[in-house]
Amino acid sequence: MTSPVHLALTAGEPAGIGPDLCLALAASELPCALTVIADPNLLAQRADELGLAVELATGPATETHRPGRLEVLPISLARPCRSGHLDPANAPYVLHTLDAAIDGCIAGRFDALVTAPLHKGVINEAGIAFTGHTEYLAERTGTANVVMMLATEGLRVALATTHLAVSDIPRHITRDGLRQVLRILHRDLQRWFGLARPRILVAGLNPHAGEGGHLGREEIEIIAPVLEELRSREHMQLIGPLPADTLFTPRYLDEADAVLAMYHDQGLPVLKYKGFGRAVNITLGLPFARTSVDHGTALELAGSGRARGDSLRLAIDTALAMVDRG
Ligand SMILES: NC(=O)c1ccc[n+]([C@@H]2O[C@H](COP(=O)([O-])OP(=O)(O)OC[C@H]3O[C@@H](n4cnc5c(N)ncnc54)[C@H](O)[C@@H]3O)[C@@H](O)[C@H]2O)c1
Ligand SMILES: N[C@H](C(=O)O)[C@H](O)COP(=O)(O)O
Repeated sequence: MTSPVHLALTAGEPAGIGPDLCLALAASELPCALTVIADPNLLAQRADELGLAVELATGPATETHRPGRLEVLPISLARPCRSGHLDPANAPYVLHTLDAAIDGCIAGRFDALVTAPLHKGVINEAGIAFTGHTEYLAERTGTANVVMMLATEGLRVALATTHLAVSDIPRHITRDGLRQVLRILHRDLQRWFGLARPRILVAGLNPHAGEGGHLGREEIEIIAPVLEELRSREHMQLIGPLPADTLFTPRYLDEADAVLAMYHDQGLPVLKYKGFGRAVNITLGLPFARTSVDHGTALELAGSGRARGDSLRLAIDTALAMVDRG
């Protein structure tokens, strides 16, 4: 008998809705083994608060998920947690859960990683420089370049840069960086999503894609030459650089498999307007599949029972589909 696909699920920020969503997920039928990486006492306390009956077992899981039960790989909180109340003392715990998941994926104990939301601010308040799962995963796996892509029904948006202050963006748009991002995006759309010749729309950086150089020169000096090079030498189907305001219209999107936006808030507001709560965040370029929810820690909903689990379920289903293809 073959063993089931095994997913690692990190519960994220303990004061946020991650633990709630993991507990709610326990009731579902899942066609895989699932190991939640978290503090079992936190899960037990949150289950009480939510009035959920979930059997917590010490993982890792060895068989297909059984509804009503969660296999938990235990990592201890530094301090007890109150729902909705951040505590920097628990920031190292959040990273320890991620480390255990990453190590397990690298060693082949897990087939893929799914992450519930963490809080970037509180990790920094604990004195740990941290910008996001995406960058942390790249560093911890020794991967030089990764790409963040969010997907909802009918739209995939990848980013040329990730969690940066807006003032730092232009200097991070380089020919070499863009080349690497496009290669990873192109290759992983083939590998994980079965698109033989992906068509990618590429946004400009400046308003109206620079208006012929009168509103910025990155399109002329960096973006257009890279697109031309990859079209002619690597036969990629790249359309752009296009003005970002009109790129997100059916005329372009109907013909495309993905959009490459130059920065976080150029692409993600459109994606989240279309599908917030029904989207998945995927890290491309890693040695294993990693998906996440499209939302944050929603501290005000922790322990309330009002957090929606659709994005987590989509993250699980997407990770399974990626493993299946990979
Ligand atoms: N994957 C991740 O780890 C991830 C993703 C996005 C944001 N974040 C982090 O989360 C923290 C809070 O971010 P934010 O306040 O900008 O965004 P947020 O997504 O936590 O909240 C935005 C709004 O959406 C609501 N919301 C979020 N998730 C919901 C759910 N599952 N069901 C129902 N309503 C939901 C919230 O109540 C709030 O009104 C930040 O530190 C941010 O960096 C983490
Ligand atoms: N940029 C993501 C979003 O807006 O949903 C989010 O911050 C999570 O990013 P990481 O997966 O890198 O933590």
